[in-house]
Amino acid sequence: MKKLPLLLMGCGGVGRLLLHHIVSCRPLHSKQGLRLRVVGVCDSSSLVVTSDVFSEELDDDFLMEVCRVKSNGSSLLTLNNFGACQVVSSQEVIKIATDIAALLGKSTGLAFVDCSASSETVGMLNQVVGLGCCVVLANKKPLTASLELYDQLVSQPRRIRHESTVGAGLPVVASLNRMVSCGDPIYRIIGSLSGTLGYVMSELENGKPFSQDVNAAKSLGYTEPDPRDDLGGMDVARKALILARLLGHRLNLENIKVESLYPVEMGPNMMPVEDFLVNGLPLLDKGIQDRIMKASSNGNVLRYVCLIGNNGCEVGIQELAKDSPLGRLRGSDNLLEIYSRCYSEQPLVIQGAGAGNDTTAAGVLADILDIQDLFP
Ligand SMILES: NC(=O)C1=CN([C@@H]2O[C@H](COP(=O)(O)OP(=O)(O)OC[C@H]3O[C@@H](n4cnc5c(N)ncnc54)[C@H](OP(=O)(O)O)[C@@H]3O)[C@@H](O)[C@H]2O)C=CC1
Ligand SMILES: N[C@@H](CC=O)C(=O)O
Repeated sequence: MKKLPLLLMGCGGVGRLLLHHIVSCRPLHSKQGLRLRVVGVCDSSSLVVTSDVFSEELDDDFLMEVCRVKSNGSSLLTLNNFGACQVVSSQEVIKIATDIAALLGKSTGLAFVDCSASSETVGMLNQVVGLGCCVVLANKKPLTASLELYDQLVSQPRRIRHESTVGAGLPVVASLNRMVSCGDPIYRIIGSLSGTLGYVMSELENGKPFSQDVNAAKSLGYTEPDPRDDLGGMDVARKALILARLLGHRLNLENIKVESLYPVEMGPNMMPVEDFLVNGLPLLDKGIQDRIMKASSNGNVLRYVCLIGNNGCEVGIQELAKDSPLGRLRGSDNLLEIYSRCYSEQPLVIQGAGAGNDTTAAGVLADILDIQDLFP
């Protein structure tokens, strides 16, 4: 039986679903001669790790307990007395995790799976890549830091997978990589890359107020932990940057033109997220509704569109015909039209659910399985 040790960073909506998928796929993986061995899980303040990372794993009952504790909103520190594992708190997490990477990276192999939404993981990920580990990301932030950090992170391209960073479980990154590596130059991508904004726009067309739609998108697991990341366009800008860098464009986030749906006074530095959700959002209802009605009076709809071309990237609201491919999108679906030499008249089109914990976690799991040949 081939064993794939992994350490999970982030145990929110996506991380927990990943643990559930790992446990429920045991019979399937066992038929394939494979065992995913979860050696550690961390949240924002702590790490639980098996007592012997070489040969042991956090067992499935423990993993389900981790999920229960985290869905109750508690810290992993509360698992101190549950089974034979070590629980370490914030100051030690980075040191212990990198020690594990140094022990396992070049012996049994180790996959670092980042399902956090933090920009703080990039330093550790770069370090562990240097120690021979693989990296699988749902988190977009490590790939959208400075070009220097990006180059370091992708310096071992076979050892990094990040399909779920764009389009959740959709095969976007894999398709682009295939086209790039066979020399089919991609000159334009146009698409709707936000499950949250897609859902919000189509619910607005059904007459529901903006504030209610954003809260619903949050409960459905579509939004970022702070939905202003979605509403301000930064989440789409990050996806655009990830794709643009894959195509070889040497861009940073600051080079992307981004339209925000909320004013600066409601930004993260001005009000806490809870305040924004309760008091800020309803103030935006009328303005957005007016824009929707104006578009509708022209027979059009509004979509938050991402454009990547040889001259740069931009993301923002566009008024589009109702019966255009983007205009027909409903719910959390994403759609990308990719134009290249081989797909010049008719684009390659990828469409489907672009957000949600289940599909995102499935994409992460598929990425982990995709690197199994790198493990002894
Ligand atoms: N939901 C979706 O549809 C999609 C999500 N993604 C990406 O997946 C990631 C996770 O999303 P989601 O599960 O919804 O987010 P959540 O906010 O539900 O979970 C984030 C988790 O990360 C933990 N965390 C925060 N900082 C750190 C850190 N420095 N080290 C380790 N863990 C940390 C949090 O800890 P604590 O519990 O202590 O707060 C929490 O457990 C995000 O990057 C998101 O962009 C990508 C595609 C689609
Ligand atoms: N918040 C994101 C989740 C996936 O990346 C979205 O709404 O698309």
